[in-house]
Amino acid sequence: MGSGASVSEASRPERQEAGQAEAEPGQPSTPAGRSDATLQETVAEGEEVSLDFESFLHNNGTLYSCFNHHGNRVYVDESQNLQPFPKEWYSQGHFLTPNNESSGQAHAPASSQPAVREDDRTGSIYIQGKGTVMTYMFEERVNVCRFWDPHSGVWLLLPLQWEINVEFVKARVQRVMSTLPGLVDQKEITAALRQCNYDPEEVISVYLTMFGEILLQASAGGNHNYADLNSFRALLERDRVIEDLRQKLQTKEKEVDNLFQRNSYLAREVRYLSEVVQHLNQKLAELEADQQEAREKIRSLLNRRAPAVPPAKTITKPAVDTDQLRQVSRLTRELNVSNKQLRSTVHQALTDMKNQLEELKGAAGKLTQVEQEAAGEVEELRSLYRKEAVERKSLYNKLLELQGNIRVFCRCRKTTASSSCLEKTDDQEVVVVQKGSKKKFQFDKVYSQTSTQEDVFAGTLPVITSCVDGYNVCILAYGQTGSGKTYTMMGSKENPGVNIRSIRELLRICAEKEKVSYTLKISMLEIYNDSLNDLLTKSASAALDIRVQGKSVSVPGLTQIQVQTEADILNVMEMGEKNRKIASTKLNTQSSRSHLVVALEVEGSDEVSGLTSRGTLTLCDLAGSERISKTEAEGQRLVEAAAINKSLTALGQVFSALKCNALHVPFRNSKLTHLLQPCLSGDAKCCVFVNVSPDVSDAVETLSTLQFGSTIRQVSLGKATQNIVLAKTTRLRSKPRRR
Ligand SMILES: Nc1ncnc2c1ncn2[C@@H]1O[C@H](COP(=O)(O)OP(=O)(O)OP(=O)(O)O)[C@@H](O)[C@H]1O
Repeated sequence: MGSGASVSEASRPERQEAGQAEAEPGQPSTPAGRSDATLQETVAEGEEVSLDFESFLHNNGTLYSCFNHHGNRVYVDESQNLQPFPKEWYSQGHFLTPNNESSGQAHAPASSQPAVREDDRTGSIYIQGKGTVMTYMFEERVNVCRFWDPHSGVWLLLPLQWEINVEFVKARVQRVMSTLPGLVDQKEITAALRQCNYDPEEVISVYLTMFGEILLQASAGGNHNYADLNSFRALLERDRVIEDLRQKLQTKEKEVDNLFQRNSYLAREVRYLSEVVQHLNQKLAELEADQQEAREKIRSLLNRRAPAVPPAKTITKPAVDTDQLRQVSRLTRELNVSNKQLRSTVHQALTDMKNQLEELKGAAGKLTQVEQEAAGEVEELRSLYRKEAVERKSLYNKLLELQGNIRVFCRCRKTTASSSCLEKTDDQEVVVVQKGSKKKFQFDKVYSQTSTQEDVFAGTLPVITSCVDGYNVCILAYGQTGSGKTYTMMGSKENPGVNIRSIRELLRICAEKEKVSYTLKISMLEIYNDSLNDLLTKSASAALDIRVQGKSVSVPGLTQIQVQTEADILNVMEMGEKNRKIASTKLNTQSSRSHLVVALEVEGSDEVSGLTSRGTLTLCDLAGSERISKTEAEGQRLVEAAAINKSLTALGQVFSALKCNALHVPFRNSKLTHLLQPCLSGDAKCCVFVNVSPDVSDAVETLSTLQFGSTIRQVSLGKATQNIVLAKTTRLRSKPRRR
């Protein structure tokens, strides 16, 4: 395999091996052995032929075979014709050379020296999370660390644990560890370095590809990320085990099906043979009756042979002569013989059938036993599958727990103003500049003004999976009026926000799990002036109340609608939006004066394991916090503002109590916190967006919003479990209606 090999006597066998037709001087041919005008154009008659065989990997994943003759490049298209190599392709892919593939460096430009490829070296493999990828077996030289053994007089391979102490290796291990603080096992890194020819850059890129940016985060405890990594690895391993088990289960189910079919075939056979036996018995009975009848006839003939002859003068001829008698006697003998033969034939047939029946019965018995064993195995596999699925769920949960059950993101609203009170220093830090002083805040992620709705949604993706696994998941948007909460949560029709995207993702995950059937129910309410309004009913119903029963929080009388598709959900949400009270303030004419809560209950029942899970995705667009003095609100608006501020203060108090693991968490101080209790405690998972305005005039509100977000970030729901009364499920249920 050489780069840019020419067609010469020396290289001919290699070329033929690669499935290419030979090209004689002046008579170029295509790989299929056909002459081709395109290639002929590139080779003048009598000219010495010098062809380069190349492989070009297009960015769309297609691998093309190309020929290069004195700089004229052609490629083999799908129909095996040669086509001129398009110029624009040089920037849309790269030629495969041993160098650009093995070093892990960026792809060499397409115009660089290509390589001859051997087709049996290519292949593909399925990698979890990446799908099917192309593989290529490269032949390359590698560094090997050996030591001189004076006794044997040869260079021996240095064991891994000694190799770690060799300066050359040590420096590279340190280089990898300083870039990926999440990696702590030096032996593992040394082994990886061996695999990558002691190239630390390649090791780093391999780890990043396998485990993502989790490795980039250094943790205070030192092995926090290591635990993350192990959890992630264990998760991948579980996925593999589950897949194996699923396949085994399928095979066993097929075997059981086959056994069922064979069993029913044998049962049919037994039925058929029984019918044959019955028929033969009938025939035998008929023959015996015939024989009896014949005997009767003979007897009556014999009786008639010697009648009492009255004395007469004239001697009359007897009625039966001796010939006749002889004939009858012969007939009788023959009948007896055939009767005997028939008996023995029938007897033989009956014995055969009896044997056959016995055999069949034995086979059926064995089949039933095998069937029972297979059913036992299937049951065992089922329970293993169930166990693996539960363990996988708990591992995933553990991974999320390690990352924190509450994740806080900061999003800066877009502005047209030239000056801004916000500076984003890195992905996790934002600085507020107010009257010359600077204050830093850290979040799980900071989204700048230029971040897209897709970027913002990506942060919430991991927790959505938990909802399908049966956990309570909550996504909240907090911030001052006009800071972009509704834009983040709802977005526009063309550019939807977290609400629609998370529902879409949820539906996608549900559809992917073929063996689990899901029921989805949606409810929508607003908390206006500390009272709950059902948004999915047109009738002006009485104010709703919150009921706590054991560990669950419910809203009796709240409308819940069963939905199946994204369109169903959009229709329901549109109806709810129409019923929502929107009023204007001096700050924002479209300002929301109520908290909007959309709850999607996901109930899944696993056909294989028989387990049922119930999770709830709660999407909450909080009303804007504001300074009453700034808005100059009066009358009804003043009441609204006071109610909003009161409930947001209660929310802050809840987070503060959770933060310090207080014995009492004041969930009941407002309807908002009371309703959200199951999403803020126990093993619930929560994403909070703190939306901030970059306007200099909003600096005070921005500071207080970021302060609020900072407090939430220090809360770990898992730790608070033992100190508070928890409710696991939010059941916003009653009056279920089908659409
Ligand atoms: N990231 C952004 N990109 C573009 N426009 C934005 C962005 N964030 C907010 N906006 C726009 O700013 C305006 C106010 O945003 P939005 O209504 O979402 O604020 P809000 O915090 O929900 O306000 P309120 O609490 O008063 O309801 C809207 O016109 C919205 O389209």
